[in-house]
Amino acid sequence: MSQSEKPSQKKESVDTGIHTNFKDDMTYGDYLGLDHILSSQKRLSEHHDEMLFIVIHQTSELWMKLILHELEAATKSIAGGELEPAFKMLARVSRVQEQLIQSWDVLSTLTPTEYMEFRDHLGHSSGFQSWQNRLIEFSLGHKNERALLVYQHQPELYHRMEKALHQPSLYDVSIQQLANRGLPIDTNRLQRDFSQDTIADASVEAAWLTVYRNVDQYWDLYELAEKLVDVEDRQQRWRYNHLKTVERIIGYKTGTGGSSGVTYLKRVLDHRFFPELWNLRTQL
Ligand code: HEM
Ligand SMILES: N[C@@H](CC(=O)c1ccccc1NC=O)C(=O)O
Repeated sequence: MSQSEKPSQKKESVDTGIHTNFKDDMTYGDYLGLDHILSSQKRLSEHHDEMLFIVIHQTSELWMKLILHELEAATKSIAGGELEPAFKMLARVSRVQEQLIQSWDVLSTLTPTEYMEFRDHLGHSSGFQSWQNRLIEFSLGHKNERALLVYQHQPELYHRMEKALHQPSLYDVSIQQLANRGLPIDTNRLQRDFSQDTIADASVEAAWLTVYRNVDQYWDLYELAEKLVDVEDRQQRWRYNHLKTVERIIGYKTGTGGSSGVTYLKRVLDHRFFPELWNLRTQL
């Protein structure tokens, strides 16, 4: 940066008022809040490998934060009929999901013996309580009121989750776009109770089928459909890798969250976020 550039950039930030927290002496660590982040790896045991367990979870939660940020904006954009910006956000979501999928390879270096040395310290805490993961599932349309029960003693969080439960999902707003483009969608589907889980609808499948069969006419909706399939595909791969890693580390032990463990995780794999987009493939 040249000498003459510096003052004018500074002046601009003062004039516009955008950089209200601008500090001349701000450091890398200040900006990123590293004091806070890097002092949050508090092991409950003396065990060396607990650090890996904590870091994997914390990095996963950070990536989930970004996914939620992108999904929220993509949903708004699609609801407003602006599909192009949403494509970029959904492409980013898929890339972040790949990071999450990769992290299972790192966690697989944890052996059953190592994990059992600190598992008792985890008490009844469990991935069931990951509210960001639950928000991602909700925002993709996988609603489940019972999943809120784990937050019943955290009123603020419960309220936030309850609000999210009733909001239209990324898939709901996409289906509304099908209708806006003149494709016939059952009124019950368009006016459904958003707090309920997505269920396959014949009119939605027929509409997507029309899109896939007439791509020249519906190129943007076709691209939207494939972006949604990308996101679901990665989400399923994440679930599958979680399941296999859990099987490798704890076998068929029951989960700390009270579920049957691997048997429960296998059942979750049967669920589909955008069922019609998968069903239609047999028709093409
Ligand atoms: C040693 C490593 C891990 C083991 C043994 C394990 C085991 C389990 C088990 C048994 C469950 C079922 C609930 C229960 O009864 O506890 C579960 C759920 C879950 N775990 Fe993990 N997990 C591990 C690592 C992770 C990591 C790294 C994440 C990333 C954030 C994660 C996220 C989740 C989520 C989100 C659920 C809820 C899934 C759902 O209800 O659909 N787990 N885990
Ligand atoms: N459910 C796991 C424990 C577990 O994995 C966990 C415990 C505390 C915080 C995060 C966890 N990760 C995901 O389920 C188990 O049964 O061993």
